[in-house]
Amino acid sequence: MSTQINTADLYDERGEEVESIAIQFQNLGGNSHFNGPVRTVKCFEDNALVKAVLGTPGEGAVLVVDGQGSVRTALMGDMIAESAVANGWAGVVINGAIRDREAIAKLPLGVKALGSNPKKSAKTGVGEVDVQVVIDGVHIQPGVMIYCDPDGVLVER
Ligand SMILES: O=C([O-])CC(=O)C(=O)O
Repeated sequence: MSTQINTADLYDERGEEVESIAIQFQNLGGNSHFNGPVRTVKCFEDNALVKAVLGTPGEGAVLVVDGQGSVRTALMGDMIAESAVANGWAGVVINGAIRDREAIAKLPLGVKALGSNPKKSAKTGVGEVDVQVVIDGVHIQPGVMIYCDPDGVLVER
């Protein structure tokens, strides 16, 4: 598990070295504070790559999923989230929806997402892994540190 870091304190310490994503994500995982190096998936209403990446060793990383803001399908459910825990991921930040929110809330995983939808995603594998993503105007490069807590999300520039 990653060390507990308070994002407001971190912002006060590091100021403009970190960017804040202003999206009002819901806090949906069992771990409220999480951080780690970023890995990314960019996809649209298709979660095959999310499942594949979270099925590989996370080594404490945080997967940022740029689902392009669609909440019309769920990009992660409890099975994929359990696999993320088993593989050592610190958390997942999804610009999109999850499902199985009650089960996910009990898992030792950080999860932020826009909301939930019981409808599953397509599973064709369309999308990209470990590319730069832009969420709410914030450019996020794979490998930079991301810090999440109930106050929000800070990303290293
Ligand atoms: O299969 C999916 O699309 C996601 C899901 O329900 C799970 O992870 O349990």
